Amino acid sequence: MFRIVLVHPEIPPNTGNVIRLAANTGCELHLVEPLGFSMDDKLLRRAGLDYHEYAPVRRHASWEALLETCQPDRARMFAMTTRGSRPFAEVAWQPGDWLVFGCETSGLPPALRDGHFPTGQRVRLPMRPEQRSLNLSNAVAVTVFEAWRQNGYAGAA
Ligand SMILES: C[S@@+](CC[C@H](N)C(=O)[O-])C[C@H]1O[C@@H](n2cnc3c(N)ncnc32)[C@H](O)[C@@H]1O
Repeated sequence: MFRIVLVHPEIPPNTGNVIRLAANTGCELHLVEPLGFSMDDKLLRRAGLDYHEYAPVRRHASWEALLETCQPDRARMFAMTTRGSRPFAEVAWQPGDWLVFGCETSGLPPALRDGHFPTGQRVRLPMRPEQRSLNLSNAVAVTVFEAWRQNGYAGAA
């Protein structure tokens, strides 16, 4: 089981897709406020709310609140960022790892990315040259499936 963290997500269908992905893959989902939508949003419900009961979704008032509440192993937290230098397939992902994603328009706040994650924990998905970024929910899906693949798809039917 992996932990997905979305920091300040803005677009309801992306978060809805991630709720559904979390349910399908057995991940825990953490949302760091402020969110760009209400959890009652129709688009969010359409994309993912049916899966809510199966995917634990925890909300945190801030990044600091998440750290305080969850007391994560900081060595196993990874910032997923287009500015990362470590290729994602080179990380030996472990159950319980924290996969931290930024918001759709601006990514992870630079102070959080650079202040809380050593270089080796800033991870990048490969892209063709000149491309800016992947869609948030696609980036989450690709990362979770690589991590899960490395762990033998534990828990899959
Ligand atoms: C739409 S992107 C954000 C775009 C933003 N302008 C940036 O450059 O970070 C939303 C999130 O998806 C993840 N993401 C997208 N493409 C990525 C990549 N190539 N490598 C790692 N993470 C990526 C990151 O967590 C990013 O914060």
